[in-house]
Amino acid sequence: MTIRVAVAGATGKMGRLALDLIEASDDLELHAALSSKSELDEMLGADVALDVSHPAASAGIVEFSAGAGIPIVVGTSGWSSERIADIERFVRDHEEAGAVLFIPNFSIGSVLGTAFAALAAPWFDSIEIVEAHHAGKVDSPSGTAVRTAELVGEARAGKGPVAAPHADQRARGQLVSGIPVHSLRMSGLLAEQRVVLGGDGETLTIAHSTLSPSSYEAGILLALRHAPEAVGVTVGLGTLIGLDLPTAGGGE
Ligand SMILES: NC(=O)C1=CN([C@@H]2O[C@H](COP(=O)(O)OP(=O)(O)OC[C@H]3O[C@@H](n4cnc5c(N)ncnc54)[C@H](OP(=O)(O)O)[C@@H]3O)[C@@H](O)[C@H]2O)C=CC1
Ligand SMILES: O=C(O)C1=N[C@H](C(=O)O)C[C@H](O)C1
Repeated sequence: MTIRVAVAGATGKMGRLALDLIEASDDLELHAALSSKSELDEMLGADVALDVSHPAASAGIVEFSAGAGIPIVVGTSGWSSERIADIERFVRDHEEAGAVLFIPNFSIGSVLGTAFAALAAPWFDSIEIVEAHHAGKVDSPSGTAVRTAELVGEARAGKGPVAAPHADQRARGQLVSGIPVHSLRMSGLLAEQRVVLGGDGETLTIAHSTLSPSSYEAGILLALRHAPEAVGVTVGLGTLIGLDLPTAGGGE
């Protein structure tokens, strides 16, 4: 079966990458390529939508697509768990709504790095995230860092908040789920994330570097091919790659 894909943000870096992938795939076909000037109803008739646009536009695109019954893969950043909960309610309240897959990072290495951080989280009382991106990134903290902090926070449920001394000082970062997140925006980089965990006489650093946008390709294809069968709201590639790492316990 051929999957017809509508791409929102098609004129951008991620959108152009997606168009090349669709062109090169036997089972995917381009239905519509939307830019900031397009009408959303160009998406109608697609089997799946991909949103890789702008944080300010993403909510409207997701609501339109889900509301029209078109499953959508959302790669655009800027989605917190609270905003995702709004979409979950929307999908639950609309029987015909299309599934929504929020994928903060399409790179398999990044997804694993986030899962490893959540696995380690119950064992360390100090945890901070440092993420670094290219100077053109408009949002901070990154969607990946927000997702990582939220999963780390969840994994520590019952352990209490991490130690984040002097967190009221601006240079100590922005707290997400109680985890200080520090954002760098600079030339020469694509994307990096370090989760630094500190315990009794030791630190553990979980670092991931995106060296080329090609790291996103496998995840984009996986999500687009999974979306037609998806139900409700999914967050992250983890379940799609069979990741079931324990995230609680430890520290007895
Ligand atoms: N999940 C993941 O693994 C990854 C996610 N991202 C995220 O994907 C998003 C796009 O990144 P990137 O491709 O680098 O960005 P670009 O700036 O290269 O492209 C942005 C795209 O969005 C469109 N756009 C901008 N504003 C609007 C608007 N108001 N309404 C509709 N469309 C709009 C632009 O259209 P126009 O040309 O008309 O301006 C363009 O097509 C970002 O949020 C980024 O963080 C990026 C990399 C990986
Ligand atoms: O804007 C980017 O480039 C990226 N955005 C995503 C994020 O906010 O986490 C994913 C990746 O880090 C690249």
